[in-house]
Amino acid sequence: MVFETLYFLRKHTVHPATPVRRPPQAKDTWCTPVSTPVHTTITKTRSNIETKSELQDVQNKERDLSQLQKIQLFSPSPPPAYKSENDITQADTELKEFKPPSSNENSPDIPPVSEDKLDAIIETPQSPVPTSPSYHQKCQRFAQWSAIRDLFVPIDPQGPHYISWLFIMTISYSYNAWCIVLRATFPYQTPSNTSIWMACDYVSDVMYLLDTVFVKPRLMFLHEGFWVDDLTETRKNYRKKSQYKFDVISLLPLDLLYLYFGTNKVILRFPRLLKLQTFWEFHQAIDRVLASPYVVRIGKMLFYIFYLIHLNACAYYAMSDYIGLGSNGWVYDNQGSAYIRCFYFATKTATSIGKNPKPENTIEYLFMTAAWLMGVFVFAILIGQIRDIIATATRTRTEYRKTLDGSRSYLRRLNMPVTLQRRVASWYDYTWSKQRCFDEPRILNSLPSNMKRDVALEVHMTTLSKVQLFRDCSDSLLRDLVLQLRPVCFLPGDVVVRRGEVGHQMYIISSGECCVMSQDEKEVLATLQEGSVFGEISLLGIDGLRRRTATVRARGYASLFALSKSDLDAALKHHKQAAQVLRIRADQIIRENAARQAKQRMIRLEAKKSVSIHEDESIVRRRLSNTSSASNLTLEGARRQRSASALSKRRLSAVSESGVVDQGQAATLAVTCDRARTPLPTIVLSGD
Ligand SMILES: Nc1ncnc2c1ncn2[C@@H]1O[C@@H]2COP(=O)(O)O[C@H]2[C@H]1O
Repeated sequence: MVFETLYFLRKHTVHPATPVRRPPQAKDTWCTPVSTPVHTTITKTRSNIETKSELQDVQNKERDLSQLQKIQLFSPSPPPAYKSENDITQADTELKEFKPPSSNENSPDIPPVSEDKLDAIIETPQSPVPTSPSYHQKCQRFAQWSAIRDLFVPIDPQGPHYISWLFIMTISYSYNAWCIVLRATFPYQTPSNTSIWMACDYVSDVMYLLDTVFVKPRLMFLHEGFWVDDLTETRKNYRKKSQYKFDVISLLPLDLLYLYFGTNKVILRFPRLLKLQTFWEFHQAIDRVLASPYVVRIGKMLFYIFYLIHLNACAYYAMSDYIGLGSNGWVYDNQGSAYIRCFYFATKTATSIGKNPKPENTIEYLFMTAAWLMGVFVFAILIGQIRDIIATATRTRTEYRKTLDGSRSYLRRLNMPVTLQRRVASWYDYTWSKQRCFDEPRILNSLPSNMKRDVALEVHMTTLSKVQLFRDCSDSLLRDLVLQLRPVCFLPGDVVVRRGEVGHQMYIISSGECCVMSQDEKEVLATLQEGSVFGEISLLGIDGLRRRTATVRARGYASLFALSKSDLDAALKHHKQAAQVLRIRADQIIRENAARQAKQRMIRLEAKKSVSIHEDESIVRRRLSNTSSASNLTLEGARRQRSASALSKRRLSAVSESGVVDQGQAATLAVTCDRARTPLPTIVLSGD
């Protein structure tokens, strides 16, 4: 039963070697589903076998299927080939009796995939080409040294430990590449140090052997977007490659001929130089994983340049030795360090710098011509490539500088105020420090839409995960919106939206803070932080509010995502829940703002009212004192009194209109008015 289970799992998974431990991670969507249509087809076909022709049909289908499985599923143990009718009937019975293993019986480690989980898996954004399993910690064990040591575990070619192994191999290769030629030409291998050289040789040979026999055959590979980790398949895949042939030839034990030619015939180790592909593989791998791969690329070019000069130096010494050291003015004169002198000569000829000794015979002329040609073509190409690599590495920065300089000179030409120029410059600085590029949309647009979405999700995830709106709504809304978000930067004090303007965009704060200002812009109504959303009210058009309800300013530097009205509308059309959340929030803000405004109005009126009451009191008091001091009231006095009481009446009626006078104040007013003998105005008490 266990074998049946394993067979079942092997047949229906792409990673037959690891089906049981496969964690059900959302990012694993690129794996073959647990059950495949292939299985269904077999079951149905077999349950209907009745006639001989049907049996033959089944036979044919079986053949096709076994082919298919070989191609698609890489089953290490292919399904049995049914040859006779009996076989087929037997197989049919087997299949009928076969019960798919339940998760709790035979494969306790396999967690049952719930429908929700499945939905989540299907919903998970995925790239068309999966990254290596180690990246998603799917096959974490492959990324451990044990994977290199354990002979039955496939190796992840993008894992850090395989790259470390490639580094070791590159050192071994470089040792052979430099030292074989050096020892074959220069007299650096002497009887006293032969044992050291030989020890180094055989250490590198052991590395070569381990690589060819134990490491390379276990390397997982991508097949039609699936990582194949079946060891039989990985082995087959390695053997199909030309690299395998070179690796085997590079291991040829020609050193055995030392027994005949002597240990000084180091050139017998020449096949070791054929393992060049491992050297390239290392550089490709490191190029992929390093944040700034330019250093590695330049390093590789320098390696080629120095290696060519090294070969040149070795050839020069070999020729000098052949012609006779110091026998003429061109050859090496056997003075000083042989290698340094020859390397110096080779550098001079290869780069055509400096005065070279004149060749004196044909062979020397030929050598010099070859050296110069190599200098002109090969070195020119290599140096040109280094220039290109550096230019590519600094291209974005150069473009940034160019844009900045262009805008500065433009503003200067227009005689813009210095403060504005400074603002523009600091905007450039800030945008550059935040984004490191100005053409993010162009870079994203070069990707397929799925991948673009994945990248955008990954890049903006930290911010988006803080947005309450997205937390409350479905993931699909997030995926619909993420590509429409446009990053924008604002400087301290910049107005992001202005009260009264028509709204075209809403904003999500990615970093920094924004202040919602009161109507008179003297008070901060709310300080919005990372993950906050604003500017949505005018987009939603609630109760005809199509204009901004408040001014929002950036407090310090602020990075925001802008979302246009059309994109928001398009997304909300399909996500009613999100629309509802936004509306509720907008309603709440509108109500809060209205309440705040009403309160402010009341406060203002109260302040006005208390001022007017004080004024009235003082006027009435003045009048009373005038009345008592003048025993005989003149006509003029009477007129003044009348006008004063009229003013007092007018003021009081204004207060009464507001309806917010408290009882104490009203009583005071009544007394003062009575004293002034003026009729009391109609006052509506707030209590009434
Ligand atoms: N009291 C408030 N608290 C928080 N945000 C607000 C407040 N008042 C207005 N806003 C936001 O400021 C935005 C200004 O533009 P909108 O009216 O489009 O949408 C508004 C709201 O998103």
